[in-house]
Amino acid sequence: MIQNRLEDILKSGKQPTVAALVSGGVDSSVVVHKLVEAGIRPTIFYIRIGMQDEDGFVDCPAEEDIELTTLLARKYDLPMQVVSLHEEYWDKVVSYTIETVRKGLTPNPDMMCNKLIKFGCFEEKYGHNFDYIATGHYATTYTDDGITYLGTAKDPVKDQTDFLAQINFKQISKLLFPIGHLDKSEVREIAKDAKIPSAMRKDSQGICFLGKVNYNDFIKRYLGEKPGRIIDRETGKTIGTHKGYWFHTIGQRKGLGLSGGPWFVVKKDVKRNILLVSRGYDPKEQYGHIIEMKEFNFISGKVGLWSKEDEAKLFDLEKHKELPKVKITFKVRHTPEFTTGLLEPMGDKGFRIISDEPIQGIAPGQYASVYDTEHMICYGSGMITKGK
Ligand SMILES: Nc1ncnc2c1ncn2[C@@H]1O[C@H](COP(=O)(O)OP(=O)(O)OP(=O)(O)O)[C@@H](O)[C@H]1O
Repeated sequence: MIQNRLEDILKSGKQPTVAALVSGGVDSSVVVHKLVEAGIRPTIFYIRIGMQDEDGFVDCPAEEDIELTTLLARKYDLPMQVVSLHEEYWDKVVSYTIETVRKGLTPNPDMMCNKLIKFGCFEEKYGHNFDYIATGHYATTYTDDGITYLGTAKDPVKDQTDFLAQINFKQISKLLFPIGHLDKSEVREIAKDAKIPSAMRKDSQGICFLGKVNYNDFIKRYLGEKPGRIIDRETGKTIGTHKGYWFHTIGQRKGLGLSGGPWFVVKKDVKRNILLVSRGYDPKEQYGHIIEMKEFNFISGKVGLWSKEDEAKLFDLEKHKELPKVKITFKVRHTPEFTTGLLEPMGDKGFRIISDEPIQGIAPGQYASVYDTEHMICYGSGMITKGK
C-alpha cells in the first residue's frame, strides 16, 4: 500500500517548514502546487549545479530553468532562493564520474548527485533549517513500526528509487515526495489545470550537469584518447580499434564501428587497453547470474528483508558464517522491470545477488538496487564489483 507522507503529517496537526527543491521542470513545479494545496508554504530552492569551467565547456540551461522557477514562486507568492553548489558538484560528482570512467567502470552521476548534493551539501548548507525537504522524484516513503523506508512510485516507468538507493536513514527520514503516488500523466494534468508555467515542458533527459554537451565529448575532454585493440572473444582475433576503453561500457552494442555484427562489449581489459566483444543478436557471453557488491548501503538499516532472528546475525557477519539468503527483486539499470532473485551476505566480502534469470550486460561500477518481492520498498543498493 502506498502511503502519503504529506497527508499523514497534516493529519498529525503539525505545520512543518519545508524546503522545496525546484528545477523549473513540471514535476517539481507540481510538488509546489501540491504543498500549497495542503496548506504548506514552502521555500523554493533552485540549485545551480551545471558545471561551467573557464572555457564555458559544460553549459547548462540554468537561466531558462531559473526563469520558470521564478514565475512559479511569483504565482504562489512564495520565497525563493537560487543557491550554488557548483564547486561541491564538481568536487564530488564530476570528479567521481571521471575517476570511475578512468578505472574502466560505469559511473552513476545521478545517484551520487542525490546522495551527495541534493540531500548532502544542500542539507548541510540550507536544508538543516527546515523540517522536510520536498522533491519531484518519483518515489514514496513508507513508515512501519516507526522506521521510514524508501518506497517505490506508483508509476513504474517513472520510478526513480534506483537513483535514490544510496541515501541514508537520516536523509530518507526528512524527505517528502509529494508526487510519488501519482502517474506522470496525472502530474501533467494537474500542471495544466493549475496553469503552471512549465506545464507543457518536455521531460529532461540524460545526466543533468552535461546539459547539451555530448557525453563522449565530455570524457574526451578530461581523459583524452588512447587507441587500443578490439578483440573477438571467441576467436581471440583483433577485429578493430577503439579510441579509449573509457568511451565504452559493458553490454554496449552501438558505436563500435565494426562490420558483420551485431557486436557487444562483453569485457574490458583496462591494463592492456583492450575491448573484448562477442557477436550475435544475443551472445550468451553478455549474460551473468551472479552480481557481487563489496559494500551494500541499507537505507534504513539491516531491517525488514530478513526475519528478526536472522537480522541479528547480520550485525555480526564475522561470527555467523551460515547466513540466510532472502528472496528479493532487483534492478541493475534504470528500467521499469524488476528481476527476481536471492540476496546473500558473503561474510565480510559484501553481498551478492543470485538472479533467477540471466542478466544482460552487468557493468561493474553501476549499482544494483534491491527491493522486497512485491517491489514496494527499496532496501538499498550496492556498487557492482563483479558479474558472472
Ligand atoms: N537544479 C535543481 N535545483 C533544485 N532542485 C532540483 C534541481 N534539479 C533537480 N532538482 C530536484 O530533483 C528532482 C529530480 O530531478 P530530475 O533531474 O530527475 O528531475 P525531473 O524528473 O526531470 O523533474 P522536474 O520535472 O522537476 O525537472 C526534481 O524534481 C527536483 O525536485
